[in-house]
Amino acid sequence: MAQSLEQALADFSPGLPFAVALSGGADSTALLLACARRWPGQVRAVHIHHGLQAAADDFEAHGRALCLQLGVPLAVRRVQAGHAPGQSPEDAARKARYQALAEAVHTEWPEVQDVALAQHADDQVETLLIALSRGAGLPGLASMPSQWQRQGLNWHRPWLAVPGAALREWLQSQGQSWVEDPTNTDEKFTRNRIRARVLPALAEALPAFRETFARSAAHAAQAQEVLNEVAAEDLLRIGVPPSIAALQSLSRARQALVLRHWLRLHHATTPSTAQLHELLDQVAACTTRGHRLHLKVGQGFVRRDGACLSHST
Ligand SMILES: Nc1ncnc2c1ncn2[C@@H]1O[C@H](COP(=O)(O)OP(=O)(O)OP(=O)(O)O)[C@@H](O)[C@H]1O
Repeated sequence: MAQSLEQALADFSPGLPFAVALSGGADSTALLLACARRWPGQVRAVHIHHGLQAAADDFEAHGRALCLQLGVPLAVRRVQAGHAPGQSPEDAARKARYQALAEAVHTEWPEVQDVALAQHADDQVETLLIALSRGAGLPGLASMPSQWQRQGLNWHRPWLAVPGAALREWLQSQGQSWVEDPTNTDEKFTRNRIRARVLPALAEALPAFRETFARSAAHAAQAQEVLNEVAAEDLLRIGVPPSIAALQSLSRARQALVLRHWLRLHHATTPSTAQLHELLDQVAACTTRGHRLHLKVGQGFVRRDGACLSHST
């Protein structure tokens, strides 16, 4: 069942006081308004101004006016995110935003340990469909968690089961305005094409798609947790750097799992599917002492180093 805003709020129990990440769009405006009413005096807001778009000043002005009206303390941070080669400007902006949100909370209100973000059920479906469109594995299909810990903070997404339209209807019923992001209608972005074209078609063909898709994402997330545990145990078994003989004693699927885990955890890199297949073929072919192995994997290279694999950039 899609949740109403009231149900979602009743299920949400952050540690108090807590902070709301306020972009100034409809979803986070609704979150701040609803939370400030439910927990008077216990809510803080953080707004990240990124000079990415001309509308950035409008978002900040809306955030300041809203916080003044609600008596909510507001911290504003400016972020100018450059993006690395191969990284999209949106990804770079998102990373920089989470970093700046955490930094602002830690310095402004050291007593705050909880932060709420306003992604909703439609955002979750879009995230799942984007993952599918990219051929993602389970970590991508798991989509967005409703709660997690990072940077010494507990992050929450209380609106994750609430349809976006319900938040806008509620804001309108309260006479509360918000800022419309002008890039939201730009169909050059996959997410916007999904929102404009796919979600209306899904609503017609599969009316319960928000709940059923969310259930699939939750199944994927649970399975991924188990896989993470298996990968961690297997990495202990094969060692760091990984022993080739120990790797060969595992099934090919587990070799793939543990090699991804090793590369991500120890070398902050992710192999493509083709690179991983090639690496697995080469590991299987390491049956003689003289067999060489040297492959491009993610941002670096994996080589054979005696009885082990090694990674270099
Ligand atoms: N500039 C920002 N400053 C603070 N928080 C932000 C900012 N941008 C996004 N967020 C937080 O991250 C969530 C997800 O961001 P995203 O860009 O997907 O949404 P959005 O369309 O800006 O959402 P919303 O309509 O509330 O603002 C937002 O709901 C908000 O809680």
